[in-house]
Amino acid sequence: MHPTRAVARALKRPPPKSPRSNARLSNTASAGASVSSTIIHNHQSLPERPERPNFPCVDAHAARESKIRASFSSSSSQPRSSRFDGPEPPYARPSPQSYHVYHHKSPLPLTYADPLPAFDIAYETWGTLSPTKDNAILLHTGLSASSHAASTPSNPSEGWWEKFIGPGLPLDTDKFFIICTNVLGGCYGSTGPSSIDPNTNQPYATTFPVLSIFDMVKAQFSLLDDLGIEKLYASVGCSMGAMQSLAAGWQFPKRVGKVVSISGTARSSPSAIAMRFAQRSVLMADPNWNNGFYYDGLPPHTGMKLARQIATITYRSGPEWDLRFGRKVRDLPPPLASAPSDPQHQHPHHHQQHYHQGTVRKPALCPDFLIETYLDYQGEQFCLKYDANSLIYISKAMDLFDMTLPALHSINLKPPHPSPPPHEPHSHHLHPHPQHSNASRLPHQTSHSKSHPPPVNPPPHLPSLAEGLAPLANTPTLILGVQSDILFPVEQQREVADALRMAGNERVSYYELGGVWGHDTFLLDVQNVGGAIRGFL
Ligand SMILES: CC(=O)SCCNC(=O)CCNC(=O)[C@H](O)C(C)(C)COP(=O)(O)OP(=O)(O)OC[C@H]1O[C@@H](n2cnc3c(N)ncnc32)[C@H](O)[C@@H]1OP(=O)(O)O
Repeated sequence: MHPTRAVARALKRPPPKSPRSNARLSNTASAGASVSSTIIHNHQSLPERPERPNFPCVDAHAARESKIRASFSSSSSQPRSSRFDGPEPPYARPSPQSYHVYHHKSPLPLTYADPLPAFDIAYETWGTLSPTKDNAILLHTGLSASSHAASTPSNPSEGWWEKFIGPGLPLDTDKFFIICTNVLGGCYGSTGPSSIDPNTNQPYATTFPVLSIFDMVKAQFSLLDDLGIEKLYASVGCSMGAMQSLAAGWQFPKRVGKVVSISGTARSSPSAIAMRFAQRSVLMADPNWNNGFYYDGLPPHTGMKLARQIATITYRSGPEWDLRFGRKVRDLPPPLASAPSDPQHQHPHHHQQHYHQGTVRKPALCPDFLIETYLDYQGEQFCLKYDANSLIYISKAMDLFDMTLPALHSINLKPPHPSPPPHEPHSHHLHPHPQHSNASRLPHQTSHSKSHPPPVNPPPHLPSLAEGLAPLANTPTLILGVQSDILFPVEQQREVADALRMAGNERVSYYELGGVWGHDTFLLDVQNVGGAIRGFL
């Protein structure tokens, strides 16, 4: 590019037209001075530039940044732990009083790193442990949830599975003793990157070891040991919790009576890894992330907000957003005087049509469509509630999860022997047969257990997944998926069910739900998800 043009472009000015000035500029020795004089000359001849536009979303973000900075610096005299000991979701507001903490004093061997010298696991319980301790259900959370799955006397705020846990509910506290933990690596009371490393008395930050799903489960079983629970009635989990649930049944086949895996997988897919990678990338590109060492300053809230926006896209579905938001935009001006009684104007699409015909609604570059304001809001809500490093570590653990036999061998995991086959028919009074349960009458159910057709085009890894899942061959297992889930699609649910059957498991219950809620169906569809669980348990 001609040097004059380059400089002019950099200064956002048109290049000089005078051949004389071009000639002068070709003399490199005097180029700098000549460029300035030429530009000053051109500037004087140009009309005033219009004022730069304002962007309310950018201003709001800057204002929020200053507010967060002020709140963090005003609390800088407090010990770090009281400023950032797990940002709190509004539904949980955890505090050391509202959950129990199990402290494990001896080292925990890890899959990818040296043992963790000691660790804490935060947990909450619902229901009563039977005298024989045979009615415990371990509930595993999704990526970012706390142990607060349902309200408790010490924390009456709603939990993330409030409608699933309680007397007569799918996880029936009249029968079962439910235990939910904050996962190892998390930030709601369990040891994670924001916890203090006893060796340095500083937060671990990114010196925290990379974790596997298997490590998380091992930590949970240390808690069970401490509670004297030898065998779980069931291991139940959704999303990442479903991975843990399978891993629990796999690692401890004799200690897990039944496995429930909802919207999970036994082998993270490249597309799910891609979506999580994009989240980690925006997070790690936030200068406040500072290689993970941000606990003394401002957390990477912008990266967290953007990561949550991406995550939210994977948690719901396009069809839901079509129904929920359509192409509606926010802050529609009031209907025109000539049209208030026109019923068409009560519908947002018709508003748009109207403005195309009359006054054109000025599009905004800031969030304008309701789907944009929704994502913006979701990101905003989340960005200070969860520790960024926890998100990175746990999301990585999900990527690494692969129960095909070669992958298990590659991390030196030897499949244990399956539990002995259960007696038929089931004798326990808590075991209604799935086919006679509520779940078998679910409106969206498309396939079930033995009626599930064999795969037409099985994925090439299916045989090695079946070999890997062999320890679960005798464990009754419920696999439930949702057709609109783009994060853990139904193909993955089918492959887990198929692999378990190939491994010889004759007690696989399989449900596939319709509906538009995507991956978050497990949080929203109490009737169908809850019905399937109730029937299976
Ligand atoms: C990968 C894993 O392992 S697990 C991943 C699991 N998924 C998640 O973590 C997502 C968690 N999702 C949630 O917590 C949701 O709030 C749910 C599922 C509990 C409830 O979902 P919904 O009832 O559909 O509510 P949703 O959160 O989508 O929207 C409601 C909120 O958005 C706001 N909102 C809705 N539409 C808009 C919009 N167009 N613009 C701005 N805000 C909006 C509402 O005002 C409401 O705000 P409030 O929560 O402050 O009252």
